[in-house]
Amino acid sequence: MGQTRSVLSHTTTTPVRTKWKPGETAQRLRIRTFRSGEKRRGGQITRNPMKNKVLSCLGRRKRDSSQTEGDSGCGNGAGDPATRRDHRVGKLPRDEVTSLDGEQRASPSCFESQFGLHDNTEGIKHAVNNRGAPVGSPDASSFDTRSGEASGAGCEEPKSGREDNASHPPTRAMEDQPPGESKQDRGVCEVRELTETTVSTAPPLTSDPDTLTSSDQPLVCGLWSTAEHAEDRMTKTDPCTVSAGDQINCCPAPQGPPGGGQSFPGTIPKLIITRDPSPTRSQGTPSALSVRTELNSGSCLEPHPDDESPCSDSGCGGSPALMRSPRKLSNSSSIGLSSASSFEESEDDYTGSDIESSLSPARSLCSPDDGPGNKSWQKLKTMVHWSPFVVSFKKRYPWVQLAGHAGNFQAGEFGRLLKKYCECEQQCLQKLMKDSLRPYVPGYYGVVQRDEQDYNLMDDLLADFDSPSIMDCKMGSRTYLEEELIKARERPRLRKDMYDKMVAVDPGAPTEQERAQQGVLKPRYMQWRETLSSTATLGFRIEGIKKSDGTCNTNFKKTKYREQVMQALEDFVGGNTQILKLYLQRLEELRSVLEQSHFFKSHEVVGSSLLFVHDASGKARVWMIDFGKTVPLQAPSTLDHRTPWVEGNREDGYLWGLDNLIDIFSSMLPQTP
Ligand SMILES: Nc1ncnc2c1ncn2[C@@H]1O[C@H](COP(=O)(O)OP(=O)(O)OP(=O)(O)O)[C@@H](O)[C@H]1O
Ligand SMILES: O=P(O)(O)O[C@@H]1[C@H](O)[C@H](O)[C@@H](OP(=O)(O)O)[C@H](OP(=O)(O)O)[C@H]1O
Repeated sequence: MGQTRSVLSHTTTTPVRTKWKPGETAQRLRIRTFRSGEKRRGGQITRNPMKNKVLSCLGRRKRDSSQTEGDSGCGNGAGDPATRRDHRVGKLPRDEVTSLDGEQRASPSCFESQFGLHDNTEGIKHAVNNRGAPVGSPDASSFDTRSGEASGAGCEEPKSGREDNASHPPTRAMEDQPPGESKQDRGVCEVRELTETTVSTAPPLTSDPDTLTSSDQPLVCGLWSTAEHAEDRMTKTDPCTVSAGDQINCCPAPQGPPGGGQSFPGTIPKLIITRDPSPTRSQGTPSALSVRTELNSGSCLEPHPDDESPCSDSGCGGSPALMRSPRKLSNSSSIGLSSASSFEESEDDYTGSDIESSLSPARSLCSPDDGPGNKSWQKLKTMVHWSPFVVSFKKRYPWVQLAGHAGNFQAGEFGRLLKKYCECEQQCLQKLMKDSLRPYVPGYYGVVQRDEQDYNLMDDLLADFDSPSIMDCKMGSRTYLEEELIKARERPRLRKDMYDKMVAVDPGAPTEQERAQQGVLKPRYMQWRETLSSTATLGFRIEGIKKSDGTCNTNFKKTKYREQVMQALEDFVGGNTQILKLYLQRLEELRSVLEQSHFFKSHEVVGSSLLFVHDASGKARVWMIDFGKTVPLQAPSTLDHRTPWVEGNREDGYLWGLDNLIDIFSSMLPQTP
């Protein structure tokens, strides 16, 4: 299909240390590919399409190269576990990466940041290209793609890391591996478990708040549905099949209880709907809804504080070092503002480090809806990590990560960023480089490796701005994938971190059961977040705003109503009508391109954001970012992105949200006759 399939593992080649000289052209990108339906598994090609589908639909998977190396035995030898254990997230020693065609070293770039720290980006060595042309662009023809047959010998996706995360907390996945049990073995086991979905009975889920009215309505927004119902509902898509040439995305067909005994043996979790306790609910507005999970007694759930979703960054991402971080990264996703630099940010994220307090010129503006009871939340949310990226051959500028998972970003060069590898995102970015949406997403340059961690290399959208104001809007009416729901049913995992975040915002939000268990299921938490914010009512929500004066606000969890959104937008543009107009124009353009885009039609776009950036020069742009949970549909299924979601239809409400956003922007402009 003219599109490469990336193997779920990193390069198999032995790293070659060479020095990169300034001015030298970048190396050829090696994007490993495999043939449709095939994966290498311990030197053998697995041809079970269902297994591959299931493995591939686990959402956010990031390649941990060292792990893969260890697993496959085909790596570069750099994956010494001891070394990896010592490796600190975000800290950049001299980078070492592999390249078949030689390797680069960044120009010595230990620049002093404007905050007096040093960006230890010296020696970025790309395992891939840095040629200047985005993947898929005509200039990117030198990118080398290979078939897995040729390249993947024995090297496969660190699936165990990913899939293990599905069934084990990450730390356990890494550390508690029984002797003699290979990760590959466990990966295979995972496949079996995932392909054999427990059959249950429940009505379809829906994202339509209007349908969530009865507190005793069984399983509305619950985590279970029958195969029959699923079939009935799948008028547009059959998530259990794979479109040719597309990254596999699958919701496995129910086939009876898992052989591995991993199905949830307790009582089926049930979600009940309660009124939103938010004190900010406007009078006269329809009752806001939040969703409560009730895990009936008899649950044999074993709450584990480290349990994470396979679809999350924190659950799947990163290196062993990352995964050993004590809940920091997962929690940091809720911090909202996190370091994107190469600084030693990670260990300090959780408590609010000296680095933060000393570096950050940005201070959060607390949302008016934050009561005193939300102090801990507020504390988390007010942290700002400034990352004064110092970029070779580019002007020096500070970089800020407004939302998302801490430790996900590293400084690149030439005005580029490294985002921790996520296969799903890679696939999307690759396709997007050939889609009409290309001008609306960051340019993508392939996978690079640094400190044994793979990254997607993309344009830094802030690079061309001076002291920009930035806003992150998470688009869509749903923020979790259907497969996350399925997963939650198969293997319900209580999330203590999410429980804590919930309580921090609203101590009354958890059910008694949840309180007793000190944990909530991820979909339950996500749904609660959606109904608390404008996601459910407007199809988007503001995640964070950073203004050019350095002030930063990520306290938008309860920004739910149109008026509240308008107020935030007004503040963001500082009353500048010209900027508003430019944003509006860009959004309208984007909408019409989206309506025509093949990529967009054929993907479920969940958790993706629009990044708004403007500066005092009058420049204002909007881009789509974050494709970690954007998954292809089975061809020829398509989405219109406006139809309300019902489980099985895969609709994400993206365009509905964009319509609302455009409408709000329009209404903020002075009306001209
Ligand atoms: N290409 C980019 N250029 C500039 N800034 C970016 C870019 N991509 C992401 N960011 C910054 O990083 C933040 C988080 O990005 P992103 O949503 O991709 O991360 P994530 O960890 O995948 O998030 P999530 O947890 O929501 O999935 C954005 O809000 C933005 O501030
Ligand atoms: O914004 P909050 O309230 O902090 O909640 C997080 C947010 O919804 C992220 O989008 C989600 O990551 P994904 O989108 O990648 O699922 C993360 O899940 P995680 O903790 O499982 O990573 C949540 O904790």
